[in-house]
Amino acid sequence: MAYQGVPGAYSEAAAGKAYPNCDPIPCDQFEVAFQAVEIWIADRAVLPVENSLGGSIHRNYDLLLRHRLHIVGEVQLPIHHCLLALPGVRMEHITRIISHPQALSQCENTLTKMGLNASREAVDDTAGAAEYIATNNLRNTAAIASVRAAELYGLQTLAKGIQDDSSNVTRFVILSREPIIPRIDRPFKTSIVFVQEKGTNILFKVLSSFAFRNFGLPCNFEMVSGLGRGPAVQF
Ligand SMILES: O=C(O)C(=O)Cc1ccccc1
Repeated sequence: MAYQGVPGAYSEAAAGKAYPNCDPIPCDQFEVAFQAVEIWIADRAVLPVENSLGGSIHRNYDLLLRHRLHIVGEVQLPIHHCLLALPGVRMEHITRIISHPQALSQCENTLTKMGLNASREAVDDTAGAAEYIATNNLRNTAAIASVRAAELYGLQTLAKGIQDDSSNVTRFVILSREPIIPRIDRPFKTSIVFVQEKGTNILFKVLSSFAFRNFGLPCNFEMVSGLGRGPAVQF
């Protein structure tokens, strides 16, 4: 299963939660994870799409539109962030905090309350931030990442559970080359993308026909940029 990041990233944990016996394949970028499935290096890719704190990850919804992979599953992963640094480094030595943008925003209030006078810097993934500190022996820098990332890259945990909301959960979707054809023996979740042409009210018409037939209303509702063809609406 392809995922974006290096070992210890939350996406790797999501892959393991979805398929405990899978072989996780780390990829530099989400694009690379999609391509790994498209060219048969991997059978599945895992992609974070939404967080209980930060909301939707719009860039990743855009990726779904630009590629021809199908959503075949979903995983909800509780996220417990830690502040990691090299062994022996103390909180007062930290002048820079690096992590994935989602992780930085999910811990912003806690970091402020901790009185850390440190700049924030976004990098590609949380575990990659931990690896970067270890490889470059950075004693003034801390990473926001998982306990597993700390173990893998030999960092110490300065603080645990630093997410602003203790029930911080990220929703990941599992992608495949082949779709799952929904059956009628149990409920299936479906994603539908609409491209809104100016003045057509298409979304209103579709939602009305759902309501008219007493369909359960969609639970996720996203605005995505829509491939330069005007705004699309996805749920
Ligand atoms: O960077 C990671 O480890 C990821 O898998 C992306 C991410 C970052 C923060 C919360 C959930 C997923």
